[in-house]
Amino acid sequence: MKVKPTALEGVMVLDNFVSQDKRGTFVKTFHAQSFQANALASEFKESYYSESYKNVIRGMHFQLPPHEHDKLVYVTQGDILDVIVDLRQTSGTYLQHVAIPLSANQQSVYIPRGCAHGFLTLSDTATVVYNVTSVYEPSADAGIKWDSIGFDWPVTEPIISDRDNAFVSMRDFPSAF
Ligand SMILES: Cc1cn([C@H]2C[C@H](O)[C@@H](COP(=O)(O)OP(=O)(O)O[C@H]3O[C@H](C)C(=O)[C@H](O)[C@H]3O)O2)c(=O)[nH]c1=O
Repeated sequence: MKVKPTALEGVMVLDNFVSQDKRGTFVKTFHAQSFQANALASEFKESYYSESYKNVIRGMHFQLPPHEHDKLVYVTQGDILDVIVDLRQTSGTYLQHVAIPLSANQQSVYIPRGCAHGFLTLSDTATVVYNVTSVYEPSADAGIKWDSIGFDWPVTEPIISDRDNAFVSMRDFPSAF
């Protein structure tokens, strides 16, 4: 499993092991030694997935301390544009963002605690799997508004939940990280 840095401190792209034959595709998305060798958290407490239609934006989400979590995200069907914002005040890339195309059965993105996560669905449908290192806590489930992060989303009429559209803008978010 190759672990590659991105423009944001601690945010990594992982090249998953993929094997294809006449039966189909086999993908390994977690390898403990690779995580340990790259100091990536791997004590995942929950795993869930979402299925989204084209032009859906989900995000920008995070859990507030003390329930913050690291996140391993990958796609098992379709294509997305994964977007991450650094909300860690001590980070050298604080308030910066990165956009990473993710397609099924190829790469994963590792998102450290203190970052906001979201994505845009590029294909007709997309299935996104999230593995997180803390248990979901509704009172700590927070976010910043998707169109306040300085990123020009490549979509004209995004499909967004009322909850996601009601998040505070990044400039009005006193970072808790
Ligand atoms: C995570 C979670 C959610 N929920 C409830 C809360 C909502 O009523 C419903 C859907 O959750 P949400 O609207 O947060 O789902 P998404 O907008 O797809 O958020 C997900 O996608 C973005 C991009 C992320 O990065 C989040 O970590 C991830 O939760 O399930 C639960 O009951 N338990 C849980 O563990």
